[in-house]
Formats: sequence, C-alpha cells, structure tokens
Amino acid sequence: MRLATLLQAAGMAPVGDGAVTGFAIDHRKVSAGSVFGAFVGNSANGEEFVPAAVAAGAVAVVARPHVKVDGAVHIAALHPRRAFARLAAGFFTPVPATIVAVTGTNGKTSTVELTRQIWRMCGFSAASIGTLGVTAFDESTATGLTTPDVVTFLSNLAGLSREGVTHVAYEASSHGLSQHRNEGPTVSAGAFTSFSRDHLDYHATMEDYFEAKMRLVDEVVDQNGAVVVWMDDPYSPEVARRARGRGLRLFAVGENGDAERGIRLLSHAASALGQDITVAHAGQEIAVRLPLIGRYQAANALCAAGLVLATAGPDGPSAAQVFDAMARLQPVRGRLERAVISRTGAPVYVDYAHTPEALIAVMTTLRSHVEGRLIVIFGAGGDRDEGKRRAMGEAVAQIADIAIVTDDNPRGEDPAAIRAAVLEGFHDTDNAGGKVDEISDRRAAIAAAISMAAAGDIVLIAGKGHEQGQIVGRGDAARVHPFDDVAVARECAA
Ligand SMILES: CC(=O)N[C@H]1[C@@H](OP(=O)(O)OP(=O)(O)OC[C@H]2O[C@@H](n3ccc(=O)[nH]c3=O)[C@H](O)[C@@H]2O)O[C@H](CO)[C@@H](O)[C@@H]1O[C@H](C)C(=O)N[C@@H](C)C(=O)N[C@H](CCC(=O)O)C(=O)O
Ligand SMILES: Nc1ncnc2c1ncn2[C@@H]1O[C@H](COP(=O)(O)OP(=O)(O)OP(=O)(O)O)[C@@H](O)[C@H]1O
Ligand SMILES: N[C@H](CCC[C@H](N)C(=O)O)C(=O)O
Ligand SMILES: [Mg+2]
Repeated sequence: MRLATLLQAAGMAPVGDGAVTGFAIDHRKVSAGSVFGAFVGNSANGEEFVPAAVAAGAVAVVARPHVKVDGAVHIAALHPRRAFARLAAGFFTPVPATIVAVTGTNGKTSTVELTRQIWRMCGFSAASIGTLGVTAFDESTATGLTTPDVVTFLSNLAGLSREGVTHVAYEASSHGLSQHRNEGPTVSAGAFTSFSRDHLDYHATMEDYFEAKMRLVDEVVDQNGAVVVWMDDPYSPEVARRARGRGLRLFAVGENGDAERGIRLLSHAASALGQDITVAHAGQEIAVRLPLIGRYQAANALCAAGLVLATAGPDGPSAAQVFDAMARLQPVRGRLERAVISRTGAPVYVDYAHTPEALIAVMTTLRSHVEGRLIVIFGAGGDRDEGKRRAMGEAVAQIADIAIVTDDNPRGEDPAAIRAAVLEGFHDTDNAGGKVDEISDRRAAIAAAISMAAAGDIVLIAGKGHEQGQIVGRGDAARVHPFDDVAVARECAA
C-alpha cells in the first residue's frame, strides 16, 4: 500500500510517499517499509528510537513536529498516537462492520463476552477483545493486555474480518483510551458499566480517571452512534449528559433506565438457576430467566443486550431474539465461576474482583446464598494503585466472616508490604479481630480455606479470575509462575 494513499484516506497532509508494508510502535518490530510511531511513554521515550527505526527500514515516522527524522518521511503531529492510529486504520482493512466498545471500572470483560454470546445466539459471527484475549468461535487467544496496543488491535480486527467475523465487542480500558490504543475504526456504540476506585497509580486523580474513560463517549463513539449507559451508578447521569450533549442516541439501562428507548429493570428475584428478571423495552414487559447469579451480572447482561439492540439493523436481531438469548447465556470465565465443591459440600467460587467495589459486589451476591460462613481469600496486585489496598481490606473486613490475605501478582514490590497495607483495612473494623489470617503462599491459603469450609459455608477466591500465573518481579526480572485459582481449588478439594 502507498503512504500517499494512506495519508489521503486519513485526511492528512501529503508529506511524502513510499511503499508501506506494516506499522510498528516499538522500534524492535520495525522492518523495511514500516511506519514507526514514536510516542512519549511512561517508562521510555519512543522519540529516542527514531534513528534505530530508520536504520531498520522505516519508510515514515509519526512523531511530534520538533523531533528530528532523517532518512524517512516525517509525519509531524501534535498528537502522534492519534495520527498514527488514523493512518494505521487505513492499512488494516476491512474490519468488521459492527464494532462496539465497553468502558467502566468493573464489568467490561463480562459485558463484551456476554455481547459476543448474544450476537452468536442471534446468528452472527461475533468476537470479543479484552482481558480474556481475542475470543471468536468459542476460543480465546491471549494478548496480555485488556486493550491491546494499537497495532495488535487493528491487525486483530482485520484478521477477524478475514475470518468472516462481522460483529466485535471490545474492552476500552482507561489506559487504552488515554493512549489511543483503539482509535481509527468506526465504533457504532459504546457502553458504560460502572465507575469506582482503581488505577490511581496511572491516573493522578479520580477526575482524571473518569475523564480518560469519558473519551469513549466524548470522542471515540461515531457521531451517528449510540451510548448504552447503566443508569444505576452515581456517575451515570454525567455519562448520559455527555452522550446527549454530543447528540448521540442514549440507550439507558437499569432501574433508572428508559422503558421505551432503553431497558428498564422492573424486578429481579434469585432463582435456582440464577435470577428471574422483568424488564420493559419499547413499551413491552418481558420476563427473562437469567442463568447468572448476582445483581451486577444482570447489569452486565442488560448492557450487553443494550449494545446488541442499539446496533441492530433492519435485519434484526429483534428484541424477542435478544431477550430469548439472555436466558441461555453461559458464565464468563473467572467471573463467579464455581470451581469445585469441597468434600464437606461447600461451593468454592473464583472471581476476578480486584477493586474495593468489585469485592463488595461479589461478596454481597454470595452473602445472599450462604447459610454458614463466607470465607474469602484475596490479596492486592503489586505495581498497581496502592491506595485501593486498605479499602479492599475494609470491604472484606465488613462483609466476610473469615478472611485470608494472600499474594496476588506482587510484581516488583515486597509482597509482605502489600499484605500489610491490605491488613490495615481490618484494623478499624470492630468485628474484624480474630477473623483474618495472613498466608503468603496462595496455594497454602486456598488449601487452608477449603479445609476449614463446612457444609453451608461458601469459599470465595478473589482477584485472579481467569489468570494463569503469579507475576513476581519487574521489568526484565519479571517471572510468571504458573498458577490457576480454579485448578488449585480443585486440587485442594480432591
Ligand atoms: C502504563 C502502560 O499502560 N504501559 C503500556 C504502554 O506503555 P507506554 O506507552 O507508556 O510505553 P513505554 O514503555 O514508556 O515506551 C514508550 C514508547 O517507546 C517504545 N519503545 C520502548 C522501548 C524500546 O526499546 N523501543 C521502543 O520503541 C514503546 O513501544 C512505546 O511506544 O504501552 C506499551 C506498548 O503497548 C504497553 O506494553 C505498556 O503496558 C504495560 C506492560 C502494562 O503493564 N500496562 C497495564 C498497566 C495496562 O495497560 N493495563 C490496562 C488496564 C487493565 C484493566 O483495568 O483492565 C490494559 O488495558 O490492559
Ligand atoms: N457491573 C459491575 N459492577 C460492579 N462490580 C462488577 C460488575 N461487573 C463485574 N464486577 C466485579 O468485577 C470483577 C471484574 O469483572 P470484569 O472482569 O467483567 O471487569 P473488567 O472491567 O473487565 O475488569 P478489568 O479492568 O480488570 O479488565 C468481577 O469478577 C466482579 O467481582
Ligand atoms: N487489569 C488489572 C488486573 C488486576 C488483576 C489482579 N490480579 C492484579 O494483578 O492486581 C490490572 O492490570 O490492574
Ligand atoms: Mg477486563
């Protein structure tokens, strides 16, 4: 493909030409004919690698105007990440016709995966991209990040299209949004699931974190697109205001949702299989037997239904098809996944809760199913938001009957210091004394919980969900020790 053609397609100045063979944001991945994106990052400055990228054969470099580029076309841009994405989107084509994006502190993975399932049950060839990797045709391939880097993301979209996928739901993390990792393709609808504390190691304040997420509504969703908002979150009115402000179609979901142009949740009651809910949509009242437990899983499933309905074309799917599919949803990996039942009959759940709000949500859900004690094993990740650790401890201190604080990806930090910060959350709780234990080794912690669980108790192993390893060390010293909460729980219960 010619550079001049790509520049023209992106509406950019015709600063040069040449044959383009690919795109790279890491100079080590540049080969003859690559367009290199030189970005200022958190730990490195890509601008320093421009000479190396040119030496490796870069045909052009997207970089800030003052950066010196000798021997290749300099595509000067004040926002190089944005310009690079726009240019690359012209290269990685065609992409699936219907693309939707989900943001929120918790619920992104669940919502994109449930959206994919509903589409598939309605007869579309669909995929999801997010923390679980790229999932299509019921198989997942890991990418390592929730929102992959822009080159991986765009080439995945083009690859999926080649395989016949027409519908994609992807997770837009705040990191991904602020780094323009998924700019370029037309996004027909966005969804907002929830907002609470996380990632304050990366974003300076909660306001900054919220603004990063809001780029989805303010800029990324197509001008003719829709925004699905879970209306029962304190931040939802502001999200809805921004969507309306841009003239986007608002699809409001939840108890405060719109019974005509969105989905209003009228009632929900726990059932043997999950929960029975009634909703109103387009003036109709519909009963759905949702096979997932927990109010927040109903929220995610309704946001998924909202995305499918908000992007439905003249050929459907119809509301009846969508609500019918909701009754056949399968659980999302590592999200309230029942790993095993202990020898004494206690169910052992694995869940990805790794924020204070997520812990509250999952424990509150399990609380209503437990007759005996709720035993919770959890920890906090290293090289991540330090401030959430104590709040995670407080949440568990208040809701669990017995807690075991253990390690969860200590990365480059001292695991004992992370556990100490989590344990601080137990200090101020009156009833916390005696109910918390500290066992650094995660396998030993799981074994201890399962061996103490009696009939009527429930064990919750929180924080790692689908993860397949324990990350220890930082940078080049980082090592991933194989670890799977579900597999370990089964071994311990055997
Ligand atoms: C903090 C963060 O988001 N870092 C990601 C980001 O780094 P960055 O842009 O700051 O890059 P940098 O390492 O400072 O380097 C700057 C530039 O120089 C380039 N470079 C660098 C070194 C070199 O030798 N040559 C070279 O060309 C880099 O490719 C980059 O373009 O871009 C890199 C390339 O895509 C990512 O690998 C890296 O993810 C790191 C590994 C990471 O741990 N990210 C996590 C925190 C993350 O992104 N998480 C979110 C949210 C999770 C969730 O809540 O779901 C996610 O979406 O996964
Ligand atoms: N809508 C929700 N509101 C509150 N908590 C939720 C919600 N959905 C899921 N959770 C909790 O958050 C955990 C993570 O859910 P999920 O993986 O869907 O979120 P995510 O936004 O993709 O997270 P991440 O930022 O790590 O990618 C779940 O295991 C559950 O404990
Ligand atoms: N996407 C999240 C996942 C955290 C999962 C938890 N196991 C941890 O390592 O903190 C992050 O990278 O912050
Ligand atoms: Mg996720």
